[in-house]
Amino acid sequence: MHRASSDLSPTREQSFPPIMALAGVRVIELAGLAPAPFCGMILADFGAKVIRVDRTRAGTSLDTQARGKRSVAINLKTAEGVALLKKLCVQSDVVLEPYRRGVMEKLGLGPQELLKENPGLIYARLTGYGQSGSYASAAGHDINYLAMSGLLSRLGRSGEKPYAPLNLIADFAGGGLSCALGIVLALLERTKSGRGQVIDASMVEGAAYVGSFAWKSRSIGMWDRPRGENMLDSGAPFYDTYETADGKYVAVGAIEPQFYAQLLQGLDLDPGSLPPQMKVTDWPELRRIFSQRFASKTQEDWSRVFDGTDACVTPVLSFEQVSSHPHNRERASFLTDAEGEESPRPAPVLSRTPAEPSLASDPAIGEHTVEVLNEFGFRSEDIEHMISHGVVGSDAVRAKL
Ligand SMILES: CCCCCCCCCCCC[C@H](C)C(=O)SCCNC(=O)CCNC(=O)[C@H](O)C(C)(C)COP(=O)(O)OP(=O)(O)OC[C@H]1O[C@@H](n2cnc3c(N)ncnc32)[C@H](O)[C@@H]1OP(=O)(O)O
Repeated sequence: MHRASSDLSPTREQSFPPIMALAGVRVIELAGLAPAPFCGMILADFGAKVIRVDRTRAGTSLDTQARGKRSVAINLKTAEGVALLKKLCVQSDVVLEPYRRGVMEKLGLGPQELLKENPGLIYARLTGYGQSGSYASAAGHDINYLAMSGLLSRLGRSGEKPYAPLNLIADFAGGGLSCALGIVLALLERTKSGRGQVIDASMVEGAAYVGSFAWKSRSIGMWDRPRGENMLDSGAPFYDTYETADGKYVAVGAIEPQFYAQLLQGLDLDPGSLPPQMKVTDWPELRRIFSQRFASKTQEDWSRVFDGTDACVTPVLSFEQVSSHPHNRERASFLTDAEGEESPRPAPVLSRTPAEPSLASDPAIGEHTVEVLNEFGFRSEDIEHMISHGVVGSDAVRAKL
């Protein structure tokens, strides 16, 4: 069994040069839509060896978060394919599966079967509704999970219907990222117990958990007013976006009185001539005044006014602008891959063992089938047999490159 426990031991002496935090951890990621690929990419960015299991007839991959992964194509509609996947799983540290409840059990690859053969296995199940409850088998997407978490009811502007902010909250924050946390926690715990476990990552619960502040700050009256009329949900004029003279936007987050005072100063507004900051009934009037002011200069002008102050005013950067902004440039917050595409660099930054994301092109489906099966100890003639019988697919062209 491939074990990485020593790599995660807090008492282990740091070797030099530093290795990434998840080096030595082997992950089998069954190809999914968006949350599981993100989870797999996080693990790969921080050093895990992530093998994505694709369908043999998938054509092109929809995984846009494949950085640092390798691809093996297996036909799970064949008994040999299922047996092969089982072998890969029992020789790995983590299995990440994104299917509807019961799919893995139907294949004979449920946690019971796999943990019996590899008691140290961490079996992560990333679904919308979790492994139990009456919705567990239902299809769904981010917007449904967000709705079921209670959070969606709080998102949106006053007088408008609820609005889902891309698929960020359930798929990624409550889904992929939370699942990655679960996996890392289970790996850490395994260093003490030597045992694996099953992770039931429900995106409804993950999203709700991410929203704990909204839940728990009800007790201090933060959400007493209808949607879109509270301080942080676009109700307050000092916590909103404003259009600038060039059709761009700035974001304003001047909550505390001392920061609010700097906002007024930058806008050249006399506090004495304005309603008090926290007088909710006057928020529409304040918003009108701020809107007028912000519309009088370009985004860049406002950056010149507010940069270096504590007014909490920042440009709303487009994807095109973001990497060249001085702050982001100075920290190298965005990276460019082999294809010239920009994307965010892994976060957070670890001081001794930071992530080293791969800059190579994303894997083609089946690009690493032969390489990986060799690594798992399969003989060349067996691999040839599996290819010719349609049990696995191999992208020989890409594999040779
Ligand atoms: C024109 C359309 C273009 C589409 C472009 C799409 C571009 C990407 C867009 C990303 C959008 C992201 C959106 C917003 C999201 O929210 S993604 C989150 C979706 N939800 C989840 O992931 C929750 C957990 N998963 C699920 O609930 C379900 O998988 C699902 C997403 C509803 C999809 O359901 P469905 O397609 O019926 O699949 P499942 O029931 O999971 O069963 C999977 C079947 O596939 C099979 N399979 C798996 N791997 C292999 C393989 N290697 N070889 C052969 N077969 C394979 C499984 O055995 C299973 O088969 P069976 O049990 O049905 O017979």
